[in-house]
Amino acid sequence: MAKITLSNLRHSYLPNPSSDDDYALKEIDLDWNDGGAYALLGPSGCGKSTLLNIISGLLVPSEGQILFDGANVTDLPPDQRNIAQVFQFPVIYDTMSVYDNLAFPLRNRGRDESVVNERVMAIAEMLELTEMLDQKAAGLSPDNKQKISMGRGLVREDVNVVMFDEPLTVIDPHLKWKLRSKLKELHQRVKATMIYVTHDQTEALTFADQVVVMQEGEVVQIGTPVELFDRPAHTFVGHFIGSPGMNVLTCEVTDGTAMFEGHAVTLEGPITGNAHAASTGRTEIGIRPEFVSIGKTGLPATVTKVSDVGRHVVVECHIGEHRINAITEGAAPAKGDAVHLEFAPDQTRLYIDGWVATEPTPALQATEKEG
Ligand SMILES: Nc1ncnc2c1ncn2[C@@H]1O[C@H](COP(=O)(O)OP(=O)(O)OP(=O)(O)O)[C@@H](O)[C@H]1O
Repeated sequence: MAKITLSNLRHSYLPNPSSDDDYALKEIDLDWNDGGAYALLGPSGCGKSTLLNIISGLLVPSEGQILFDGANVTDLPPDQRNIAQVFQFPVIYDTMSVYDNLAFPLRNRGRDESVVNERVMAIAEMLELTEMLDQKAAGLSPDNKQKISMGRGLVREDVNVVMFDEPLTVIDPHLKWKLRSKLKELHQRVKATMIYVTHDQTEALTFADQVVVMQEGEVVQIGTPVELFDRPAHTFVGHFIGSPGMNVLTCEVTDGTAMFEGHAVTLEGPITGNAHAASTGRTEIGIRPEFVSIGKTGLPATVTKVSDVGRHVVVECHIGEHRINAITEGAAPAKGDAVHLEFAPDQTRLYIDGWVATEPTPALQATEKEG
């Protein structure tokens, strides 16, 4: 296994790129630590496959370098990078038995049959394939075929990284959760560096210790699932992660105070972006629905929709044109009710041009906890 470094990476599919918009990957500087479980999360078209193909060597980046344990591999072809890849669709040999499929990557490299047997049996046990080792792969269900594909990716001990590219696409919804937790367990047992590419936040948050969130060719935040939820660095992260996502409300900033629909809103702490940016940039308040409460005081709003989603109720309200979601576990109001909304101050942030621009005040956080 290896530490993988992406340094000053940029990639354009155009022959003569001129502006930032011409780049599928803008500026990427990233370290993937040895043995880490990473997810690369972002919507379709944000550049995930481009990044994966650059790491595997299928694409040479327009600018920058890829280093494996400090050694420059930018110009090495895929077969010299020692990488295992699991794709959306199972890549297996239908006419071979499950055992021979799993053994293939090891036999291909001339490993001893005793080593082959030991590794195949261990991986089959982890993936619950032991019972079907003698069967031909052809007759198996799509999820079992994809498990073989995963097994082929994991069977070698000497790969630099195992990359999963949307591996659960072909899996039935009711089996997805099972394979998701299986992969997490596998990482804990195998301890290989793994990169899991997906546009699905549940898959990313279940699998990864660190999630790399991408938008329009840029990495907007890297963090643990908890960090991404607790403190989104960008409105995109707040909106993309969470169900429903963070409320993002256009506001004005006057003399360091955020004004929303004529009301002063208490923020988590002072504005750190410079005053000029606050006066000229796009200013928005970010507050997650979990921290909006419905009470007798606060911003007057009208309830426009109430959705009982099981564990809690999502109450959609409007203040003028602004839609605000609140999550409540107690009695919910009804559609059409006039209510008041309160934002938990320690969870209310200002964003300037998309980026978080407040820093928490320790005193406020302590008061909130005591209160
Ligand atoms: N071979 C190509 N030639 C030209 N443009 C490309 C090529 N491949 C990707 N792109 C463009 O580069 C950008 C990033 O695409 P990429 O496939 O890396 O995103 P993605 O996040 O993997 O999306 P998806 O999940 O849909 O595959 C997109 O604007 C896409 O249209």
